[in-house]
Order: sequence, then C-alpha cells, then structure tokens
Amino acid sequence: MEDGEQREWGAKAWTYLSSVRSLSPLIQCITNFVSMDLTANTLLSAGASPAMLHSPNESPDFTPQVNALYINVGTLSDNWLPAMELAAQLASKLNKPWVLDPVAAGASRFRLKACLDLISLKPTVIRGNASEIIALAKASFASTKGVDSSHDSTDAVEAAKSLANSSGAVVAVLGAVDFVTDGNRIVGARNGVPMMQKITATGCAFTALIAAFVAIDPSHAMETTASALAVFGVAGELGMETARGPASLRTYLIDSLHGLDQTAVISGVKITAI
Ligand SMILES: Nc1ncnc2c1ncn2[C@@H]1O[C@H](COP(=O)(O)OP(=O)(O)O)[C@@H](O)[C@H]1O
Ligand SMILES: Cc1ncsc1CCOP(=O)(O)O
Ligand SMILES: [Mg+2]
Repeated sequence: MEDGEQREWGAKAWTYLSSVRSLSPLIQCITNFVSMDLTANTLLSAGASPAMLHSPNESPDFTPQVNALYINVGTLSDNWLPAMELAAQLASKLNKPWVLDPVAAGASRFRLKACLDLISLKPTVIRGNASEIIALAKASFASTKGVDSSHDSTDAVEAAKSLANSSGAVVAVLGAVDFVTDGNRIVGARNGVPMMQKITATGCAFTALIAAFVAIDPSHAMETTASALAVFGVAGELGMETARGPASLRTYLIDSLHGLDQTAVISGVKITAI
C-alpha cells in the first residue's frame, strides 16, 4: 500500500467528516431499543442530527425532510416492520439514501424474510457482520449466533460481492478486517479495536454513521462508507488509549469522535484497496 494512497483516503475521510460537521445532515433512525442511545450520541458527536421517528403515521411527513434514513431490524416486531417498509419506500421514491443494518438476519425465517423484503426496496448501503451478510446472500437462516457473528469477515467476501450485485447496494462487513464492496471493487478499513465488540450496539452505531456520511455524498457510497468505518475506528483507537474496559470505552469513543482533528484523521485512517 502506497503511503500517498493512504493519505488520499485520509484526506477524503477528513473532508467527509468536516462536511458532516458543517452540514449536520438530518438522519431518520428506525432502530432497535438497545442501540437508540448510542446511535443518537454517535451521530451527534459526529455533527449529524439524529431523529428516532418510526411511526408510519409520521413518515409520510417526516421522511421527505431527512437527508438519509437508517433502518436497523435489531429488535424487530410485527408492528415495526410495516413502518420500516413504508419509510424505505418513501426514501427510495424520493431518491434519498437509506442504509440497512440487518441485525441477526439469519436468526429466524421471519427476520430473514423481513430483511430480504427491505433489500428489495433498494437500500444504498447494507452493513452487517459476516454471518448476516452470508445469510442474506444465500437467503438461508441458521448461519448466525444471534446478533453476533459466527464467521470471520474474510469468510464473507464472496457473499458480500454477490449481495452487492444482486441488490445494487454497497455492502460493508465488520470484523477483524472491515471491508466495503460494490460487487466489483473492494476496499478494506483496518481501524478500530477489538474491545468495540464488547459494547452493545457499536455495530449499529457504525451503520448509523455510514448513513450520515452517505447523506453528504450519496453518489459515492463506497467512499463515504469506507470513510465512516475508518473514522469511527480511529475514534475507537484514540478512546482505547484512556479506556479501562468497555464501559469507559463507550464514553471515550464518543468523546474521541467529537474531538477528532485533521491530523488524527489523515494520519490515522487505514483504508486500502484490496
Ligand atoms: N474479530 C474481531 N477482531 C477485532 N475487531 C472486531 C472483530 N469483529 C468485530 N470487530 C470490531 O467490532 C466492531 C463491531 O462490533 P460488533 O458488535 O461485532 O458489530 P456487528 O456484530 O454489528 O458487526 C467494529 O469496530 C469491528 O471492526
Ligand atoms: C443485543 C441486541 N439484541 C437485539 S439488537 C442488539 C444490539 C446489537 O448490536 P450490534 O449489532 O451493534 O452488536
Ligand atoms: Mg450488528
């Protein structure tokens, strides 16, 4: 990997983060109960404006106002699914970017079908762990350990490419190595620390941050997605310098994301074309 190429990615990530801070995109989040607090705080620390509005009675008025929509099926229930589908339909119709986190997609037939139905509504980005992406690509359940992955991210490279090609979405997979693909190109993001897995809903917060970055430049979903992953990863690395465990990392992660400066981003971002 050329140093110059890495710095170019760093500069790109800094430009996107600066735009999130200056434009403060409004992000509609229809997300799980576990993740709501961390997701809203992550978006605020990045400079975006989160709104957890999920009623189907509100989406016809509200979704047209937002810069991006984030849907996360983590605590899916019968009555939330139509709300998710309605908001996704509105976003697609209005050409607004929307991002899906298919939490535990392979855990049940109900969840798998819900995720596949949502994917037919054309998300801009799908971000999952390896087991979720494999379940979606194969349209088969029972390949996951609940919300956690039972695969390494590298096991999901072909599944991610196949899902990107069949759905038209950019697909991002988190793991020891995070990567993003549009079905053709693949870029890896090597930031972050393993302790981030020990804070519930970090993956959900990553996906929300992708929505904020994609809102800035929807026609470059690969670049914005990779930048969001790397930027949050750098915040995790800096937070880990002070943290004593998952609980304090959660706090320092949010502080670090808020305080990231140009030097930290440009020198810290590790994105590579694979
Ligand atoms: N095996 C691993 N080693 C190191 N970091 C990991 C590993 N798996 C996930 N991560 C990191 O943990 C975070 C994702 O958290 P996690 O709770 O596993 O989310 P999700 O299951 O939704 O993908 C990311 O920072 C990711 O890079
Ligand atoms: C524990 C749990 N149960 C349903 S959603 C959720 C949070 C999952 O968060 P993440 O996917 O970021 O690990
Ligand atoms: Mg997850």
